[in-house]
Amino acid sequence: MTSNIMDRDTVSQRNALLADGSSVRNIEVKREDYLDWCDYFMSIAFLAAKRSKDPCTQVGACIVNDDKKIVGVGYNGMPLGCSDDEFPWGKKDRFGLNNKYLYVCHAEMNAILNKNSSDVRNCTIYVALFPCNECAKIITQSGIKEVVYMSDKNAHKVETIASKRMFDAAGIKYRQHKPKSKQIVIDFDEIEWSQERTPVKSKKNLL
Ligand SMILES: Nc1ccn([C@H]2C[C@H](O)[C@@H](COP(=O)(O)O)O2)c(=O)n1
Repeated sequence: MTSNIMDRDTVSQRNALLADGSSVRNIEVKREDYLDWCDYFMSIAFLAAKRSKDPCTQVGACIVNDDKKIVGVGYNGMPLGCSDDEFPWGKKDRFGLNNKYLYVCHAEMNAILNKNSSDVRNCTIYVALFPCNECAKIITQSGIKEVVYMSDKNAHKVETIASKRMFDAAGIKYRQHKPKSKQIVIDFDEIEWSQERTPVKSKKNLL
């Protein structure tokens, strides 16, 4: 019996693995290897981080509204007009003026200030590192309702504990993002690939 409705066998034959390790995609059915929304927004945050000149830690943030529209992106960097060739990137001068911490604008702050909407009320911010207390204040004041973070490596620091205290008091939810895969590879050659065939080298790729 023929039918237009996809049966289970068809669905299970979306991808066929070939002997050489490459795979063939069934281009008659919906793709399954696409980014879900959370991975997508977190990836945007990580991509933005790549713009940071910080020699130690590149952080990115992406703000998303209820319609899943991106309304702000930012990364850690020197303030406007403060040349990142002239201002210090080191942190050894703990009590002096030559310390990046005195100058660097954090990713979250930049994402909020870069907003392309009138405000970021009820938005979600995706950020690579849990926000410090200074950014937590700005996030709270801006009306953001949720923080999705990747790493909480500074959880033991007073700044992070203070952030969580403020978020808890203000009813701002926070949760750690668990990506579907450990890596996302952007391959600029991919657009040249044939429609069905995924080359062997892409076995490493997670998308
Ligand atoms: N949530 C965060 C945490 C940190 N940053 C920035 C601030 C610095 O540029 C850098 C941290 O430097 P490190 O102490 O690792 O040398 O990351 C941020 O933008 N957002």
